[in-house]
Amino acid sequence: MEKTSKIYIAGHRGLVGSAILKNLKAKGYSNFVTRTHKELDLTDTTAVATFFKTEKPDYVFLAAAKVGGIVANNIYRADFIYENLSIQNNVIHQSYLHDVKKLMFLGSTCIYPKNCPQPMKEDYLLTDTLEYTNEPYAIAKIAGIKMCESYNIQYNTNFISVMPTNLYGPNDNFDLEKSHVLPALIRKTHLGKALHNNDWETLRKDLNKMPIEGINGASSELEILNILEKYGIKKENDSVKIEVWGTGNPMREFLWSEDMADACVFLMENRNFSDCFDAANKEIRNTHINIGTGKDISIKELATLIKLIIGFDGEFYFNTEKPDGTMKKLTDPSKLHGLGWRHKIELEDGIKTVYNWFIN
Ligand SMILES: NC(=O)C1=CN([C@@H]2O[C@H](COP(=O)(O)OP(=O)(O)OC[C@H]3O[C@@H](n4cnc5c(N)ncnc54)[C@H](OP(=O)(O)O)[C@@H]3O)[C@@H](O)[C@H]2O)C=CC1
Ligand SMILES: C[C@H]1O[C@H](OP(=O)(O)OP(=O)(O)OC[C@H]2O[C@@H](n3cnc4c(=O)[nH]c(N)nc43)[C@H](O)[C@@H]2O)[C@@H](O)[C@@H](O)C1=O
Repeated sequence: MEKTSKIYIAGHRGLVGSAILKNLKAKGYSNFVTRTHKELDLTDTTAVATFFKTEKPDYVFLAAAKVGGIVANNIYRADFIYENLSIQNNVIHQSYLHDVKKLMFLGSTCIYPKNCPQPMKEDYLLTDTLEYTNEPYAIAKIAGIKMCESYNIQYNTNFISVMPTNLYGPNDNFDLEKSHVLPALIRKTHLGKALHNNDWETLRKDLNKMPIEGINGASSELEILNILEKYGIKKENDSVKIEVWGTGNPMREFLWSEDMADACVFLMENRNFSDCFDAANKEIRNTHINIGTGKDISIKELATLIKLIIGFDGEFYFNTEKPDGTMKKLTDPSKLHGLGWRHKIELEDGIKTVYNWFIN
């Protein structure tokens, strides 16, 4: 990529897209095209075609997607498969039609089988059954990888795919129902601490600033207590208890979003689809690259770490009516390490930074 190349970042306000934009700016890139969801609905084929015809970007980071935690994926199954397939079909196909020099497709490690050997190598794709809770989302992501590979093979395009582990950082979604575990536990623990301290001002500020769907803020103490109880945050005998979904036993790997963005820019600068060609191999597949740290932690340990960082004096309880999902999904990042990139931010530092961002 030249510093003046025209770069389209789809999803530039999201967790990853915003970090990619920041990273590119810091590296001296200056020519960006961006559209919010409201300005350009990427599921609208005609609108996406017009956009590419008008803007003709040189490079594309496809970081726009319908994204959510385990429960959102499980409930809104149709939306997750329909919207993600539509977004990626439109953006990848128009990138081919308008001679985009390189595109990066962002998938997810949920593409790997539920009971995948650990750590998960790129070659384990499509070797067994997927995890049920996010099967529709995973199928869309697998289609994205195969679409990039197929266009590269048939049309000689240069579309590369990356499979990030669970991500967290500034601009994450902190919704208590639809978000991923790390932002959800940060917000719940923050609210639990405020409840423990009878800090109604902090509780009111949080619930009014980030209203929960269907609830138009909260003013009286009773209203606040009712909302908190709905999300499993309650006071019993002077002690505050916070709900953690599932058994707390699943293991998850977390990567700081700005490290993720750095890896994306690194690969966009240094990796081409042609690197995957091997004269002896007539079947080109599994050309995607895992992005992770190679380290994981149980949800129980994660909750304890967040409790220590935030300084919460209460307890967690485990609601086993909620799904655990995959019990372990640790990436094998050796392919990425072999190319010369490693993550920098460790989990404890990342949680401290994002908590600071969240309260400010
Ligand atoms: N977060 C995570 O833990 C993980 C994320 N990923 C993948 O990384 C990528 C980025 O995820 P993340 O940053 O977390 O997601 P976010 O939800 O934070 O951001 C998604 C972005 O997509 C845009 N968007 C969504 N739907 C549409 C649409 N129909 N038309 C136009 N824009 C749309 C949103 O636009 P607007 O801001 O205008 O609403 C938003 O900017 C996704 O592909 C996701 O699947 C993979 C693994 C883990
Ligand atoms: C990134 C990845 O994210 C999704 O998969 P997931 O890793 O299972 O997502 P999660 O972060 O929501 O949960 C991780 C674990 O944590 C537990 N858990 C406890 N308490 C809360 C809680 O309060 N909220 C949430 N969300 N989870 C909780 C939860 O029960 C689960 O055991 C995919 O659907 C897909 O989108 C994808 O690719």
